[in-house]
Amino acid sequence: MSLYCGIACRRKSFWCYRLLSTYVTKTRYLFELKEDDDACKKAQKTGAFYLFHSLAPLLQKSEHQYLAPQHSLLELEKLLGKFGQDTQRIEDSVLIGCSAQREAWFALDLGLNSSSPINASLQKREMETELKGSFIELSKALLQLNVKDASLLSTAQALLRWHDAHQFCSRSGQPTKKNMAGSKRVCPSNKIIYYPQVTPVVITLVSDGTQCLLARQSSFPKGMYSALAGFCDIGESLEEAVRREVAEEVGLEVERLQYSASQHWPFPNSSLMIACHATVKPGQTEIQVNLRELEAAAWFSHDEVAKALRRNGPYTQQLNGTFPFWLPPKLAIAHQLIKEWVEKPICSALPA
Ligand SMILES: NC(=O)C1=CN([C@@H]2O[C@H](COP(=O)(O)OP(=O)(O)OC[C@H]3O[C@@H](n4cnc5c(N)ncnc54)[C@H](OP(=O)(O)O)[C@@H]3O)[C@@H](O)[C@H]2O)C=CC1
Ligand SMILES: [Mg+2]
Repeated sequence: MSLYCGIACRRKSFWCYRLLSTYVTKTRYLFELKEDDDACKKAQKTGAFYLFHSLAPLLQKSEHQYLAPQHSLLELEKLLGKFGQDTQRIEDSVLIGCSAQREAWFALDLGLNSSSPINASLQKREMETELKGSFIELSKALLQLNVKDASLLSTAQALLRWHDAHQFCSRSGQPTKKNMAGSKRVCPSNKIIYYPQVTPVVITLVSDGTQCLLARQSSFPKGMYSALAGFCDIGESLEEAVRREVAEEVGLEVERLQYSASQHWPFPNSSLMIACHATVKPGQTEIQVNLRELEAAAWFSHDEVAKALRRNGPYTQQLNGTFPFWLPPKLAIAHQLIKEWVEKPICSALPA
């Protein structure tokens, strides 16, 4: 689908109107809302709001899944009025996207910044009754959300958390002011602009050509193994971060890398996961697990991994006291990386 958009481009001596795709139209509209506070405020009038309380999204249970209800500005104003909150609070909302019809979507947290935490938790229960839903921790609900809601709520939570944690200028100590869309904060005294932070994390599936290396941290659910992950250090390239993390965590050197995909991951504090395949040098497969980082790491055969992919964890303890081997859920990029390797063990054939 495409739309004629009012954006004109000057070509030679006449104006021509280009046919813009829906995606470009949406992207340009969101750009305008981020840049122009008045346009953003106007968009709130016809927009839809997703509600949070202390970073937990408002959800409604429907059969086996959760739905994220939307509220209009009018409904939100009524709700705030009913709970004795100032409608000025709506200015704390952040822009998180828009529909193909240019309905802007916002997220607002009704619990953060409350003058009294006791009052906030009392209001939470009453609000849940009024809104016919519950504020549920995102980690507990994510697997039961559809893809669109999961992505929107993850983005919303990340942005709301960033604003909550960055209310003061780190140079002047003065309170910073958010723009209407919430795409930045500015210090009024020295004009320093703060943008939401993205933390890059590499996740690597190491292979020796026939087996792949999986590991677990003690904090993982019992029996679950994943690919090796680690935060990028400042000044590192993606390739350097992969080589360092693999060396740090399992004492191996990787020599061939292939980028696979990336994903925004909301836990525990929002990261940009960058997924890669890598291979070890031939014959160099002896693992030395760094026990400060990992509980265990091991090589797994193609068959073992293919079988585990077909199962869904978490599992209960077996009679012999152990837990069956299982892999991260489909939503996690680790799952996609492992699935890619099972379907096509690409690393053995990579160029140097
Ligand atoms: N979506 C997916 O498929 C998967 C996602 N992940 C995610 O990847 C992330 C990183 O994996 P993990 O193995 O824990 O990372 P690391 O191997 O880098 O180890 C984590 C430790 O590194 C330190 N650290 C360094 N920089 C940072 C930073 N910017 N933020 C937080 N801690 C930092 C912390 O140590 P200290 O506390 O001592 O300061 C932390 O405990 C996790 O958030 C995890 O949720 C992991 C696997 C799969
Ligand atoms: Mg790690």
